[in-house]
Amino acid sequence: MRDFFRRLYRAILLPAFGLALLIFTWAAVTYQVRQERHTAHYEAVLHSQSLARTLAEHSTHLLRQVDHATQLFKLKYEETGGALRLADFTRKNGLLDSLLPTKLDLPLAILDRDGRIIDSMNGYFAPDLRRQPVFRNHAGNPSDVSLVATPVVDSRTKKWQIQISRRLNHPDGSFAGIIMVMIDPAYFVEDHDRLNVDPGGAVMLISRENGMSAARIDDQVIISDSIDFSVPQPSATQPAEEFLLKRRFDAVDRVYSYAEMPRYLLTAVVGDPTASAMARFERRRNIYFGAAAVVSVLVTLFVYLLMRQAHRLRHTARMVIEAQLMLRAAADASLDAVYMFKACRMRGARREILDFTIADLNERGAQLMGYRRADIKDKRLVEVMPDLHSKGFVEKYRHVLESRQPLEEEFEVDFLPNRAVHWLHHQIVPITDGVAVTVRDITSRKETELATRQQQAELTAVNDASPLGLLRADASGHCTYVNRTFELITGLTREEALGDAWMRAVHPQDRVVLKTALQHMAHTRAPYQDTLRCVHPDGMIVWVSFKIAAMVVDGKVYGYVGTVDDITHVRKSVMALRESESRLRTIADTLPAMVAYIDAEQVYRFHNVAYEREFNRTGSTVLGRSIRETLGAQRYAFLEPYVLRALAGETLTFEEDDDSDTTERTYEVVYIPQMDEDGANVIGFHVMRQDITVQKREKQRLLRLSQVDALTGLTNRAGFLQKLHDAMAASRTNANLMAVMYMDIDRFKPVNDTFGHAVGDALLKAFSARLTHTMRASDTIARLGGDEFTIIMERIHRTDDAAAAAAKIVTAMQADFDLGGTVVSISTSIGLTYYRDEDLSPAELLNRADILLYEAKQAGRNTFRAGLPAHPPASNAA
Ligand SMILES: Nc1nc2c(ncn2[C@@H]2O[C@H](COP(=O)(O)OP(=O)(O)OP(=O)(O)O)[C@@H](O)[C@H]2O)c(=O)[nH]1
Repeated sequence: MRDFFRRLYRAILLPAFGLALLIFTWAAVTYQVRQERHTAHYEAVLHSQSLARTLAEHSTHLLRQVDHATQLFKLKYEETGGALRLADFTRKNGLLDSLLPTKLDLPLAILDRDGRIIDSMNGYFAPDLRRQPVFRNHAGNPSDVSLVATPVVDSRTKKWQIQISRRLNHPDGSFAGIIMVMIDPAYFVEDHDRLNVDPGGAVMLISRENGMSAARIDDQVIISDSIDFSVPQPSATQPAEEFLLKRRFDAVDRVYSYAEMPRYLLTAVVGDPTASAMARFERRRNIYFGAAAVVSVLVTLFVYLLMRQAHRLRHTARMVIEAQLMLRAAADASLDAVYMFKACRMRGARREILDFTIADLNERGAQLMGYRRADIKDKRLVEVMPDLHSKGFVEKYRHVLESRQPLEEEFEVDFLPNRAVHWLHHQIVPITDGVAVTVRDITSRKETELATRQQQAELTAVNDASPLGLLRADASGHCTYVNRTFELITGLTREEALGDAWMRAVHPQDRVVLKTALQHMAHTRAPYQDTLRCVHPDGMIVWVSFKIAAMVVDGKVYGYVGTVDDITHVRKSVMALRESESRLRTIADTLPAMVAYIDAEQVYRFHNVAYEREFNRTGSTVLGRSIRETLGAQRYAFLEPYVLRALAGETLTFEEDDDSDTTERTYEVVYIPQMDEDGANVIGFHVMRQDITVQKREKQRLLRLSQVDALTGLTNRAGFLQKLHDAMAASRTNANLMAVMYMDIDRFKPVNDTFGHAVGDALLKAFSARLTHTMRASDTIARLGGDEFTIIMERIHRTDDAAAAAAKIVTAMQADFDLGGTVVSISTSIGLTYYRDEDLSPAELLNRADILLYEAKQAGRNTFRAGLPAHPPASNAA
């Protein structure tokens, strides 16, 4: 609300002021015009009055002359005893000419004592003049006075006349008659030229007696008896001499004035045309109004310009305030501490600066001093931070203020609130009677700079200590820096190497190649590497590995960095190594076995010719490819456990069957891990691969031979024990139930004894065959020796299945055996036992079956005993 009124006040102040000024101007002008109109009118009245007086004087003079003429006539008439006549009196150069101009030709008449006209001239006189009061007055009054008679209207001319008469006496003094002169009042007004009346002006003579008037306006004479006028009473606004027509007799407006002629009851009136009388005033009024109009326009323009200017000023002020607010915000948001210090001066002529007052500061500035802004604003520095005095800062402010030279410097302080050492950067700028100080805490930057310098020093040391020669060049390729090692490798001093001179160190044959390569690199910006020869001043050749790369920032090359590595010794070693490797390769290639080396990433790094022959059958190369890539997923799945064991450091040998070809082949593979120089880590392994297909087949054949019973073709004891061992292991692993039968032919000895050993052998064969037919193919049937047989039944579901098989064997063997015409009848006894996940050796299990066999024998033979023996053997019974 208050803001609204303040805006309203601002908005209407200037227009109101302008309006007031205009009103005042126009009021003043109007008032002045009114005053001037009065004055002009008054002056016009005075002018008219002056003319009226002149008219009155002139008319009075003429009438008086006429009066004198009557008097003169009277004298002469009475001297002549009444003989004087008008002709004599009016003759040229006569008496009348001495008084009145001849041209007037005034009507004259002499009346006798009876009122009869005895002489007249220049006009008509009514015959009955004796009845007029004038006549009677003269007749009755012997005194010599002239009478001015009531104006008489001539009945013929309709003009009115002023009648002046005088008594004529006889010598004895008796009444002899009268002399009468008639004067046309028009005569007075006709002579108005003397008055110098303005054109259109009116000159009038009015009778106060009967209101008759004679007026002249320019060349026109107007006789009237109807002029209605009044003479105003004197007042403040109306001049006393003004004569007001109640009704105008023409269209011209005039300022009238009058002069009385009391002797003759006439009033002389002169009217000046208002237009001419007030012309000067009109001009002045126009000037006033014109000036007022101009002033109004100027005031309006001025107010408009002022309002515009005020608007601009307000706008500017608003912008200034906004700018101030922005500056304040910027100062508050600034990372710098900002202060405005105003000088506190000593009283007196010299006005020395004693201290500074904190005129303004931002929050960061207050924070830096350890206060809140409001607490220290307008305080003196000596109160807020006395250290500024003691440490010479106030002196600096004073110097900047007096010298008007800004000061900028970095320094270290320890008097800030936290008492820690700070690096500050301050800038002191002189302002009006004070200084503006900007302070930035550059501690971290200083620390960074220090760290950078340390790093640079460290880098320089590292460069110099580096085994690599270092070279730095600017964007145009000119060398700007080489390190100590570079000097040693190339044999050039740093000064000799700078610019393009370092190229001198390169062998002439390599120099051409190098220059071309560097030019190419400047375009491609790709790092360049090559092996070069450097030639020392004494002719010594040094082999170096030279690498150089461009330093690119924002896509622009601003320099190059190169390294020079002395590889002379390495090169010699490499050459020696290459020779050694060549020898080894020759040896390896002559070996029939396949030899390869695979690194820790399982990638082939070396192989001999035999290996290449084996694996390059498809035409693809092996080197650089992984085992999985080379052998395929299936073979890799088989090899992976061995590979991992080898990479874990184990030397191992295993057989690998390869059925990828038409014939199945077996290889003996040896993996030998390769340790690193420290012997701590496996960095790969060697592969020795040899085809052992022939040996393997021979071995299998021999093995088979050693495990077969020659008489029956069944598995012999060794084979049985091996199989029992394997079956028990599988049973333990898979938790399968298995059974073992131990059987013996009942009373076999009598057969041998009765029919001979050959029939005994035939019976053993027939028994074996019947046994084979009775059992499943997966069961292992073995002859331990003599008439003892064993059977291993793996993966049986129930014990009853095995018992059923035993019963089936017992039954099967009860049938006669026809042995080439010899019929033999025997039976068999069986001990049957089971096994599943027991801590038992094959011998103990077999012994358990043997005991059960014994029990079956004991039970009368031709039967079987199953389960656990009634009398278990001792643990070491096997
Ligand atoms: N024909 C032949 N006889 C053999 C062979 N090996 C051992 N014998 C004989 O087989 C007989 C085995 O007899 P035993 O098992 O001890 O006695 P048995 O007569 O079968 O009596 P019980 O087993 O108690 O019923 C012995 O007389 C041996 O000489 C062989 O390879 N061929």
